[in-house]
This record gives sequence, structure tokens and C-alpha cells, in this order.
Amino acid sequence: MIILKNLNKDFHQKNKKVTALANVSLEVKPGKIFGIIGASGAGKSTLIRCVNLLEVPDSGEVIVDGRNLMTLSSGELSKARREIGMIFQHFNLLSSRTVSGNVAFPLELAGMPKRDIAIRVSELLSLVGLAEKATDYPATLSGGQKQRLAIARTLACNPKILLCDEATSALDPATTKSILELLKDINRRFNITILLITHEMDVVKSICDEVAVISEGKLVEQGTVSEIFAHPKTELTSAFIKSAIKVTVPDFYRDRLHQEKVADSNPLLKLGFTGDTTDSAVISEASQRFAIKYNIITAQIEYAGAVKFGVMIVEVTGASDQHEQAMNWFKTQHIIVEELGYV
Ligand SMILES: Nc1ncnc2c1ncn2[C@@H]1O[C@H](COP(=O)(O)OP(=O)(O)OP(=O)(O)O)[C@@H](O)[C@H]1O
Repeated sequence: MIILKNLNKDFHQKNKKVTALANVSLEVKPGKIFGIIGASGAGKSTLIRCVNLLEVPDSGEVIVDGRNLMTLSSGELSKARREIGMIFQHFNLLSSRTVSGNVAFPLELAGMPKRDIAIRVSELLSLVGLAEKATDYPATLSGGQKQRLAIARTLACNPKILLCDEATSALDPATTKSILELLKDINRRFNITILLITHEMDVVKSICDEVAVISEGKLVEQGTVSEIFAHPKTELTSAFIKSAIKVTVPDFYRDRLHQEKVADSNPLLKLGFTGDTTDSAVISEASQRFAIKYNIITAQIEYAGAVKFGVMIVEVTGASDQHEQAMNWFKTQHIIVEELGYV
């Protein structure tokens, strides 16, 4: 549905050249959700804006639904752009129009008869859960409602592709979750291909089928979300994956944590589960094999597709030689073991 071939884009700021995209190639298959993740300034916005030629690359090819957009006349390009919807971090709504008026706008531009517009607008507002807000103005909506409205407006012209430019970055976690669910629902229901950019691995993990990691204008890694989470090849990707895990030692234990063993203290372990970890009941197995008890203090285990990953912090009780053996056994199960100290 989207093929980008060898895209290059430089910007010139005063006497300085900034390379925003360097030989970027990727392919998004029909009906998939593809995420591009990168830090600030990595080139994400430039890349996604190249897909509808809001940004024109210096060289390379942008092929959407079989057509090379770089070779189209401006009339043909406007037509092709109708099939490519886009939503933004700051919603870009028309403040002088009501909720209905915003959704109706692209349909009016397309010359749809008034009665048909009314039917379509009402369908779309129901789809995004805003039917009761039809006569309100955008200023009275919450951030999540504004993004729902932007999604409804974008869907009005039945696009085949939806580009999402940091669509959830201005939203709180619960609202982010509901918007991501809506995007997934739209993707499944209408088979719309979604290309999104984000700086949060949580977003990728929640809805993407495939992901590419961008750094300094280059794609440093790409593949299915399960593959990338299971076997990240670069430090940057590993850091993004780790950022999706937010496990810390609770204050109650942190206050009692010693680096050296003191009387009656027990080791505190951090166990890291990656895509390589054996998928079995490792804690209970270690407990039985080595006569050790594990008190789970806190944990976050997540799934990216079929890949399980995450972190568990456990307090260990039992003989120290058994504990050493258990630690070695964990490593054979591809669990990353870190001794945090003694509590
Ligand atoms: N219009 C422009 N003029 C000059 N430089 C630009 C322009 N747009 C982007 N750049 C530069 O290109 C590089 C990539 O910018 P881009 O906005 O694509 O990154 P990003 O990954 O989307 O960052 P962020 O997450 O902060 O939005 C940056 O160094 C930026 O300063």
C-alpha cells in the first residue's frame, strides 16, 4: 500500500545542512498498522509527511497504492491525497465550525449532496462515540474527544490510508489507550492501512504489526513487532523496549536495601524476561529444583504479539549455595538476572 524507496531530504538552516532523511526505504502492506519510532529530531515527521508529499523528498520514490506520487500532476496528486487521511498531535480542527460542521467540511468540498452529508456525518459521529456532541464546538471538547472528531473527519472521504503524526502524544494514558483502541477498530473494520509515528514504545506495542526505528534520518531496524521485541539488534531499540517497562523497587524495600549482606537479610533480584526467555513456569520450577522461595515484590510482564517480555523483582529466601545455583539456572533459561542488593 505504501512503498518508500531511497528517500533523501536535507533542510538548510542558515549555512548549515540538516539531513532529515538519509536513504530511507520501507514497505507497508495493505491492512497493516506500521509504526515508526524515534527520538525528537530523528526525522519522523519529515518521513510521514513525505507519504502524502506535504514534504517533497529531494530524491527517492513515494509509491502509494501502486502510483508514484512524485510523477503525478497537481490535479492527480490532489485526487490521490483524498485516499490518504492524516491526523495530528494537535488535532487541527476548525474552531468556527461545530463538531458536525468539522466532519461535513471535507464532504462539502467533495460536492456531496446535503442530505447524504447529514447521513454520513451522523454515521461517523456514532462510530467515534461523539453523536451527542454534534452541535457543540471543538473548544468545549476534551483532548480525546477532539482526536475522535479529527478521526471522524478524516474517515469522511473513505481513505485507504491513515497517517497518524504523534496522534496520542498530547493525551493522558487512559485517553491514549481509548484512541489506540479506536484506531485498531477502524483498521480492522474498514481494512484501512495505518502508518503512525511515535516516540513511545507503548504505542507500538499496543497496536502495531510492524515497526521501524529511525535515528538521525536513517532507519536502523525494521521488522514485525514480535521479531523486534524478541531480538532487538541495536542499543537504541533495546532502550525503547525498556522504556515500555516501568518497574521500580517500591519505597518500602528501597529504604531497607543494602549493597552488602547483613544479618537476616535476603537477596533482592531483578529478573528480565526477553523474547529469548523460555516460556514456562520458571519461578515455580526454580523454587522446586533448588528449595528456594521467591516472594514477588513487583512485576510487569507484557506481550508484543506472541513475545513475552518484562521485569520481575523478587525477594529470595533459602540457602545461599542453592540461590547461586538457581541464578545460574535462570541464565540458562535466558532470563537476565541482576542482584539489586539485600533487604
Ligand atoms: N522545515 C524545516 N526546516 C529546517 N529544518 C527542519 C525542518 N523540518 C525539520 N527540520 C530538521 O530536520 C530534522 C528532523 O526533523 P523532524 O521534525 O522530522 O524530526 P522528528 O523525529 O519528527 O522530531 P519531533 O519528535 O521532535 O517532532 C531535525 O533536525 C529538524 O530540525
